[in-house]
Amino acid sequence: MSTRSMSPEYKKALKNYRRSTQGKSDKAASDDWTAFRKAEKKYKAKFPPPSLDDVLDLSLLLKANNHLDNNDLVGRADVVQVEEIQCERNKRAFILPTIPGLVLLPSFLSEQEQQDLVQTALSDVARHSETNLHTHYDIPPRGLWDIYIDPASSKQLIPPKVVTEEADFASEPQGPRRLVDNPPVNVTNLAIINSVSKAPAPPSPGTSPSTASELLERLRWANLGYFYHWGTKSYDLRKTLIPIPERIQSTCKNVVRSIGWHAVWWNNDQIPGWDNETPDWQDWKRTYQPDAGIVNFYQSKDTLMGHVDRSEVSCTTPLVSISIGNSAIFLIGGQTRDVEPLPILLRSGDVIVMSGPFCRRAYHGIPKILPNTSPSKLFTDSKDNESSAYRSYLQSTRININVRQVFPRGYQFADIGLEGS
Ligand SMILES: O=C(O)CCC(=O)C(=O)O
Ligand SMILES: [Fe+2]
Repeated sequence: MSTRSMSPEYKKALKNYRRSTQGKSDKAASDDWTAFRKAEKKYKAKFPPPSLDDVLDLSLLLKANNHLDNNDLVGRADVVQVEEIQCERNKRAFILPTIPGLVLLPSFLSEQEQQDLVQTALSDVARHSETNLHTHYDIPPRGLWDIYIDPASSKQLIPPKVVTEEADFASEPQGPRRLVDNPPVNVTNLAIINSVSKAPAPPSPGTSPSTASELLERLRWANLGYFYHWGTKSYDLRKTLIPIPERIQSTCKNVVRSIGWHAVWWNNDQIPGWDNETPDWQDWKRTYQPDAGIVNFYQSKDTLMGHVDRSEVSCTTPLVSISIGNSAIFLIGGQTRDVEPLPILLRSGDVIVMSGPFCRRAYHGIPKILPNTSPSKLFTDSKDNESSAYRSYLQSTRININVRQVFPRGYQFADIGLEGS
């Protein structure tokens, strides 16, 4: 790119980058980086902006590419061996021999389904669930979204949380998602983990009153189902369950029931580490029942560091992950950070499923959101105030609905000494 064709923002960022890296060499540090860290650095980098040449992009295999906007960035369909498997509902599903248990369902969701889920995430989940903002603000019960779209309240200031003397807080503040490498939860250590104190994080002292629109930009996550305690990275099973909205449950069940699981596992289920040491994929269409989840809201500069989701007791039932809004680069590797991850382009409407002992314990993360890649068609049917609010929120946001099953089916709470829930 010549300096003349650069936008003012790009020039400014380039100048800052040069200044911050002057005289410094990343060489010594990068020698110590794991393969996962190297890939994260590569895709996070502003300079040079990451090329998508090595990024798996399955939308290129779909017959009608009409879901792609003209100036969409594209990756490649042939960076790794991909096999198509049977999928119901006239949808397409793919697996990768190198990552057993990962199922990729590009464009699984229709535009209407994407819109309905966005609506659910913002006007239902963000209202009824614990979010990152609830630590710091007294969010009125009608919820941020309702306040934001109502001209009578959109300028109203939402007050910071008042700290009472007797409040019992955890010693560490709770910011964006913290990633702690906990040991995997299992039937034996669950009771111990559950008995560890899970005090709420303290509100940050400098919090100032903000409008709903300012807070929406800072919304990062919302919990669903079993209460997830970010400080200890474990579920607090004694807290009341936040119901998973019916629309999210039915979408996830549709996904799991659409997949021809035999093709995923016939050659792979001897991998050790199944719940109860027995492969149970034959039952998933019947037994899959989501009971926890996170809705992640990413603004353009947000990333999610490489991690393994190991707080669930069931380490093999499908985890369904839905992408809506801006596209993202998703990295998925192996059981340690030393395995070089595969970059996959996730677009609006794509669903992926992580299942089985290998894939559910594979490191993964989001090093990059691709700004301005939300499909331009979403929420254009109606010109009402609410639709345009969804449209403009989605222009700068990626929503990921990440749904899990904490307990294997038929699991008894009595087994771990916890009373029913
Ligand atoms: O945003 C994504 O696609 C992945 C999110 C994720 O890995 C998580 O919430 O644990
Ligand atoms: Fe994850």
